[in-house]
Amino acid sequence: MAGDGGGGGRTRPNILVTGTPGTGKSTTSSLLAEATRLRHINVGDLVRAKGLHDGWDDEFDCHIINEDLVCDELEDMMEEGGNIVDYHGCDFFPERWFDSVVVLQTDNSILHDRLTSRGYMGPKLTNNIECEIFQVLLEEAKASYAEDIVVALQSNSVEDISRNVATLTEWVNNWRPVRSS
Ligand SMILES: Nc1ncnc2c1ncn2[C@@H]1O[C@H](COP(=O)(O)OP(=O)(O)O)[C@@H](O)[C@H]1O
Repeated sequence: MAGDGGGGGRTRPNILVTGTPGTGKSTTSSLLAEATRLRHINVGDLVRAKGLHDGWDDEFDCHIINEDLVCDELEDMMEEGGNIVDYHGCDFFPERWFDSVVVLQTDNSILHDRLTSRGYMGPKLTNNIECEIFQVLLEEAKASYAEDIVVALQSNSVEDISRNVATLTEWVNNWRPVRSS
């Protein structure tokens, strides 16, 4: 995987794990955090816990997150390094924060089953399936970060999760900060 080094002075890397809801970001991120001792930051949980939102969106049945408040909340931790940020969006974080941007992808029929069993229906379900069909998060990641740090990984099965966690753990263990001389 490309994107070794860099780091803006941090001694451990920051990874963004993104993708459509249901692609396995939280599962993958928490296993990766266990394997690497990096800190898992679930942005959705953080928004709820700290009220970093501007109310509730009735149509999509979710909080309207306040991106500026989220970035302010994360800045110090990101500067320190050693974070896995887990969120279904990626275009509002500062580009300098991340050493690797991982986009999880899932086949539509599998994703459909995961989201319906999570209780998604109506526009929330349709919108998320379309988001996956049109590879919205991959395009957003490529538009927001250097292409050589963006990696798309399949997340259809438990075997995929194990392989992705192993690949990412190896990348974290081999990551070295660039020294300015
Ligand atoms: N690659 C996978 N294989 C099998 N089940 C998965 C996979 N990824 C996620 N799941 C399951 O799908 C559901 C949603 O996973 P989650 O990690 O919460 O996704 P996200 O954080 O992207 O919304 C969970 O029940 C999880 O166990």
